[in-house]
Amino acid sequence: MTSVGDQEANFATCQRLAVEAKEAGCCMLFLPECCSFIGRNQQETVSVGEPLNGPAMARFQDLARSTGVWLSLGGFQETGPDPDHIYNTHVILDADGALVTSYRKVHLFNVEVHNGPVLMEARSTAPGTQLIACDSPAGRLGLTVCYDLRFPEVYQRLAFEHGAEIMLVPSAFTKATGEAHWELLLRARAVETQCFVIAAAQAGKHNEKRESYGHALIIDPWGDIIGKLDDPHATGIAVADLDFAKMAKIRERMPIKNHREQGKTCLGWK
Ligand SMILES: O=C(O)CNC(=O)[C@H](CS)NC(=O)CCC(=O)C(=O)O
Repeated sequence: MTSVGDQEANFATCQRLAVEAKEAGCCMLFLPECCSFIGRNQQETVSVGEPLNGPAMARFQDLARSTGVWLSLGGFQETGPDPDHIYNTHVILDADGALVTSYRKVHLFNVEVHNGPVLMEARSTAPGTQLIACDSPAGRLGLTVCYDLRFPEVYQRLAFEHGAEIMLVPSAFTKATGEAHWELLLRARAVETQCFVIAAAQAGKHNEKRESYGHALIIDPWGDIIGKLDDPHATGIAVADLDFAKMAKIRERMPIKNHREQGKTCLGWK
């Protein structure tokens, strides 16, 4: 999807996608970072911050309830620790609309992108302090957001210490960094954790200053791409069935989790 600075318009898009997901027989829909709002500047972003029991979340809870589809909201502007900062929070809602869990993005994108924008996320956003995994009808989820993708130890811990089976990487990747690294990093995280990866993506032009790479992907634990959205300007869903028997075979034939423990012992790591 292409979020803009209009919460009504973005919610209407999410609603349409949730109905499509229900009609396709999906148990869960994964929406990207900023699915409810992308501001033109930091003040706008901070100004839409709300607690997770506020009216903006209530609409998404109604949507989950009315469609019967679990929702991952890949990045929601949650009221932060002070008036100048929000949390960039990934929220999981169940089919009754109840909030299952939430994860506050830890790694903030303070980067001057070569041939791209200068984004200083920490000016408007405070970091989270905790990794989160939870069960869902799709499998056990490891929650991350966007730039977290570049920090592989997060995924190692989610897979091997929290038991995650599906890594969620909802994103608003920049066009320049997405072209270079998006698919490469997502497939690497899938292969090295032997997990599925579901990466919902913002796509196309949000405003005069912001454009996202798009190319939402669903990847299996062998690194094979099992769902994708090729058109970086279109809004839509990719649908996949997750083959957990294939995952079990991959893990059995190449027991990375055990070998990681052995390696840690050799190296004297805790
Ligand atoms: O600013 C907002 O409204 C919401 N936040 C985002 O879009 C975030 C921070 S600017 N984007 C990323 O993390 C891109 C990472 C990326 O592109 C990379 O790792 O290469």
